[in-house]
Amino acid sequence: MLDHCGRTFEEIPKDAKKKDIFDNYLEILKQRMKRSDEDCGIFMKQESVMSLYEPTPMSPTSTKVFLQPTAQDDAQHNIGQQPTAQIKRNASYGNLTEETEARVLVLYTGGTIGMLRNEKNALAPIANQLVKRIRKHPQMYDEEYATQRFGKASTMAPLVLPHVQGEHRRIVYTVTEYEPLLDSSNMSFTDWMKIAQDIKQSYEFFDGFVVLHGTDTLSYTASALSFMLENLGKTVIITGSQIPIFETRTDGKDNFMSALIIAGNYVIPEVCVFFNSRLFRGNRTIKVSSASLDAFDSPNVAPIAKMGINVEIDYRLIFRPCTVAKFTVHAKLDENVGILRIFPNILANSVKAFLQELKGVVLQSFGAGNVPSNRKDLSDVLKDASERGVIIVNCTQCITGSVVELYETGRHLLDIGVINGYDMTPEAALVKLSYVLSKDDWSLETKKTMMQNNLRGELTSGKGPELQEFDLVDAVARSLHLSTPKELEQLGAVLFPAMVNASVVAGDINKIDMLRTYGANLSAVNYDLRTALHIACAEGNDEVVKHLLLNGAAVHIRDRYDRSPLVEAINHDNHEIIRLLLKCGAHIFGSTRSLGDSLAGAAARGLVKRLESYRLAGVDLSLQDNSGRTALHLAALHGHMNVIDYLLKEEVEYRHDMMGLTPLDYAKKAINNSAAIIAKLQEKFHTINGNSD
Ligand SMILES: NC(=O)C[C@H](N)C(=O)O
Repeated sequence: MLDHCGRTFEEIPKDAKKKDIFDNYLEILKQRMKRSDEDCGIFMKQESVMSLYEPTPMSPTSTKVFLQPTAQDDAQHNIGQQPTAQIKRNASYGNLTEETEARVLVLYTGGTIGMLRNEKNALAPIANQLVKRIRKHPQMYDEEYATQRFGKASTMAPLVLPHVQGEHRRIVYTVTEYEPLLDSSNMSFTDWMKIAQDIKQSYEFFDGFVVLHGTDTLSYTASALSFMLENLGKTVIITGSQIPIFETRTDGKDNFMSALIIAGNYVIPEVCVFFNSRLFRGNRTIKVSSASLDAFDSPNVAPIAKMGINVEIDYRLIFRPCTVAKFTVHAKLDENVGILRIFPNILANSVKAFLQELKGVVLQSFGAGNVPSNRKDLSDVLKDASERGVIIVNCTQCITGSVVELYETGRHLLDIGVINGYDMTPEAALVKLSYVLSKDDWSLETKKTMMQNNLRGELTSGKGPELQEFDLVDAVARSLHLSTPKELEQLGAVLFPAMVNASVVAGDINKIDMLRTYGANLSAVNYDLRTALHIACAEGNDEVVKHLLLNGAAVHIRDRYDRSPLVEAINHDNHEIIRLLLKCGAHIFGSTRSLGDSLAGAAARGLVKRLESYRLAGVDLSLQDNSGRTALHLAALHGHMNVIDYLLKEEVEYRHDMMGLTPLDYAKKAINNSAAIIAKLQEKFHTINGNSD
């Protein structure tokens, strides 16, 4: 199996310029190869697809970047014959960059969605079928675009959705098939870890993630991932179906396609569940029907989005991480947990036996949180367990509603040491217990507090901050004689971004807060798809940037021109802000070629500070532009000694451009050539031959 430069896995590190990044990348590939079917299972094929993309060599301080291949990258790494498909791909590449793409990673774990009927007419997951069959469905795969983009012969290339009317980005998706594929009833904690780790390893390579999963235990997985994926900044959507995707009446195609479209086009930094036209917060879902296509519900929280003719997203419902911290995975769960459903006349001895081995129990009580208060034997057993350090969380057996301290039968549990689980689903409460119990550095008291805190939007404990919703919009609407909900919504979508952005430019944090209490979404986009964070990063006000980040502003949204807040900070040389954004997990996204162009441009203009901005953001200062020239070539040509000093201090690579010329050749050929620059380059690179040496 060769990568896009015709290299085997063994060959890649040898020509890798920044070994650490390639090693990391290879490690991912190798680990997965071990798990995959030796005989070219789809999983393995997909990995070779990932190698069509190349992580840019980055400076050692940086994070890695997932970039698109360019003709020049290939030329640079040329080690003999390139596969024909590769040449074709590159030849047509230039025509295709016009359409903005979003990359989505699909982790296919199993479930009905990909099942086929066997000889006994029973549904079972069959390996290596999903991708093969998707390629035959024009509604799921745009063969023409994919062929132009990735080459005809490439059956291993990523999949591409047909253009979606009304959406900004073309979805390019890669399916990673698990081995073995599982009915979700056969899944365990280990499978959740695998999903979490795969998202972590691919996090910077993709815009969003879709997990294809069986429906039976889907809500458990969604809840678990919501806790394990800490400081999540990208959209993760779990979906499946009740009827297999390749059957005529399937609900799978709709669920899958909608999940891809949302994951690629919208930054909803949550683990969500998509089913039957609705997008839910994952840890609020329960499976409510074994037969209906409307199999999931979120009884206590409204759907985040609805797919009708349009995608309707309720941005106010999105639960955002409000920390300055990077995405990370907590890949540990405590297995010593259980769910105990109380029923009339339950035996105290059964309860005692159940509590014996466990560290955490979800107690499913009656109604608003009630357990018999006239059963001393039962109370004693619960009290004993609690005193031993078992965390007992009170959740209701009712589908909707919450545990409240309304009745004596509920209140006495508090004296026994049982804690309130409010309106958590049993699924969410159980996996939250596993998560909290596995946090070794938290004391028992902290664990109990965390169980009652709202960590990922999984519970409603009391009154949240007052939302003076739409008062402002109402006032403007009245003066404009607008009244329908649709008109109000449209007005809000226009007014709020404009007002928030004006406050950002004015640096007025109080006003930003006030607008938030009026219902403004601080991650909303304006007509150019720019957010308040884009503006703040361009303005260079650290305090405002920090405030927005602490209020959940999304770092990964890219505007109409494909610029992220990090790119804004770079273009305005706001170094403190670059550091802040990196702490929040922001990273550079783009092709090596275009980054090389930017570096060359900065060097030609003598902008040392700009080059430093790129370096801080993790860009390798040795990247080449369209013609193979590095920043050093351009600095030499334009006679910028300050840039040359800076680049030499950063130990950039000494490269040849596409005409075989070195920076020293450029320095010599410059009309106003500088003897000092020629001498400096000669001294530094005397062992490397340029054209004229
Ligand atoms: N609809 C489904 O996906 C049910 C299947 N038994 C599963 O959970 O894998």
